[in-house]
Amino acid sequence: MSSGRLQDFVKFGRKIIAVGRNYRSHAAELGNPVPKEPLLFLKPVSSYVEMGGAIEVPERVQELHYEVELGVVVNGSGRDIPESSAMEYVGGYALALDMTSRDLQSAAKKSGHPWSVAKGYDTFCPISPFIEKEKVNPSAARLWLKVDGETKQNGVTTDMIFSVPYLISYISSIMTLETGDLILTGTPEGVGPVVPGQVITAGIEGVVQVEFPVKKR
Ligand SMILES: CC(=O)CC(=O)C(=O)O
Ligand SMILES: [Mg+2]
Repeated sequence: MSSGRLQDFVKFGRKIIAVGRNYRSHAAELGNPVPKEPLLFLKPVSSYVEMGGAIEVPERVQELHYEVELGVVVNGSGRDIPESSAMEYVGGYALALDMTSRDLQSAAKKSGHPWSVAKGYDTFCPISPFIEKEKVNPSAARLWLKVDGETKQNGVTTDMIFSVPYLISYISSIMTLETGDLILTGTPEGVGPVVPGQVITAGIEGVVQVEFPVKKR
């Protein structure tokens, strides 16, 4: 796959595979136990919104939370990828927000239902432009997020429970990874609500910065 097409992963990527509770700090703040294996869920590619667009709060959502995350853009097709060669399948990175309706997620958790609705609305995956692989150290990248200029999240990927190579190997033991897929690697502590009228800025320190206004759908 040419690097030109890889940069366009938002348009041709097939899957957004998200990892939950992958930071020790975030598991602790939500009172969740540290997982023994990665917790996976899928977000639809229709949830992407690129810079210039806005995060929409649907009528039904009472409490919309931000979650800043390092996204890994897959290059190559593979299943049962060994951890030792997993980094060969990394085409690049992106900064993503795993927007989450915390109220719908809490209700789903209580009744044992999936998180697809809470995580899957249109615009619930704001995304940066493609970042070249060489620009990010996935085990020491600092992620930050501000709401109206006030810092809410500031964490480093060193705090991840499962590393990027481990996640690639684990996910590919379940589903084939394909070029353009995006792996959301979980969020550090500090998640919280946003409301229409606010503006989220977020970044990977020294690499990329994004800005998304929040509005009513
Ligand atoms: C509780 C969650 O929403 C899990 C999640 O998405 C995470 O990043 O952690
Ligand atoms: Mg998340």
